[in-house]
Amino acid sequence: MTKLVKDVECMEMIRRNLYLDKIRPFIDQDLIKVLIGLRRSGKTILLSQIRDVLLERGVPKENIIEINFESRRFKKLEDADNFYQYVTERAEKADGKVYLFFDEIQHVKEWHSVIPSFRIDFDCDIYVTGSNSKLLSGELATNMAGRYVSFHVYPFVLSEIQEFYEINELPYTREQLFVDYLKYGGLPMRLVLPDEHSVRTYLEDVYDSVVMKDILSRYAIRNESLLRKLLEFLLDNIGNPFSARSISRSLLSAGQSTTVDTVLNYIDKLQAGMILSKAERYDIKGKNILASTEKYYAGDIGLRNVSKASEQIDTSKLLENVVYLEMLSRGYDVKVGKLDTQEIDFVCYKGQKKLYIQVAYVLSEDCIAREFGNLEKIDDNYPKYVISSDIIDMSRNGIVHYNIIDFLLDEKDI
Ligand SMILES: Nc1ncnc2c1ncn2[C@@H]1O[C@H](COP(=O)(O)OP(=O)(O)OP(=O)(O)O)[C@@H](O)[C@H]1O
Repeated sequence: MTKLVKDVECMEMIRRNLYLDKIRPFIDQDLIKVLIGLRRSGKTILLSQIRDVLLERGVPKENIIEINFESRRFKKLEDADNFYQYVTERAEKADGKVYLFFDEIQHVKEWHSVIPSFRIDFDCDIYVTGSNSKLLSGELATNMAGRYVSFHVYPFVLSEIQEFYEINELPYTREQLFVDYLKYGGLPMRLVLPDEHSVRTYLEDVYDSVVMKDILSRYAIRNESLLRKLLEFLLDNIGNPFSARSISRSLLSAGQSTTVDTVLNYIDKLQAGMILSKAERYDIKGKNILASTEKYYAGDIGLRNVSKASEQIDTSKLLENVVYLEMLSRGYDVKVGKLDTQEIDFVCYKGQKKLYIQVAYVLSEDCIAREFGNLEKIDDNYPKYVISSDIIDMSRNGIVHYNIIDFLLDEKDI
């Protein structure tokens, strides 16, 4: 691991073009911009980058109202009426359109009814962030329907890490970046910490004192030990197909008593905290979602590795997790595929686009037959890919093979 110590100012100069370019066309559009992402994935910095764009465009500072609900300073504003009054008073003092930035909005009770009313009551452009994947689900979505556009912010992918090294003129080899990524994941802050020990301490702290603490307090979880064991179990078994029934059986045999309903409930909360991500199972022939089994992946590889999950993880599963996160951050909806009795690792959708991916660590003779063979059985013309750590191009029969580092760093356009 390269030793790095950079000051925060320097870090903040890094542009996450991936997101800023996506958000830019919506600036000044009459839609609430909602940024959702795992804790510490970089949402606040993204807000400050949007604010910089506004300042560059000549928006006066007084017309930008920022509230970070993580700060105790704004504790009183968690009450919807106080919040409404504070923002309205400030907006009235400004001359012309105001820009509202609300960080970690889920702290405000009834935020989903207050925010749309700002839009009605004065001329404004609104940006909010939240670290709960359910921020816009259910009732909230109904309240805000048609009035917002959401962006999911993921931890850095490998190409962004490479960009970080290039901007800071740090020496790197692609292989070293990749090896570090498999160990420490993509939370941006880990890139500026000076050594392995501080990176591990940072990740442990985010895992325990930030993500787990959030979930425990947000949902008043009664059985903390079960929640932790369940998460460790799923992080230990990323990429394996499970049902709530099979998970509760495994926990029972490890001495942790539970019920299927509790498992389902707790998994839901872990997903809401985005430490865990569920990939639904899609029947390629039947073209429907199979409700009974799904796979789980870590929201960040570094957080997986500092959990108490086993260090002895199957590398191909880790690579699957990497490809899964990469495709999500490229804007795909990612499912795991089933074709009769065979598995297809990923079926990915974006608008009209659809493609299939198999991931393997090393393509041995057996593996080639299996990975390519499974894709060959799919009876359609959508693009099909095999991704592995092999360097030699093994593309065949219209199925494209990519080396994983090339796929991640050259942003092979799939
Ligand atoms: N684009 C970036 N370039 C460099 N460093 C970054 C970038 N984005 C975030 N960071 C660093 O990562 C850390 C976490 O970022 P940030 O506070 O923006 O995350 P967040 O998603 O808002 O976190 P939380 O949900 O916990 O409030 C910060 O210390 C920040 O300096």
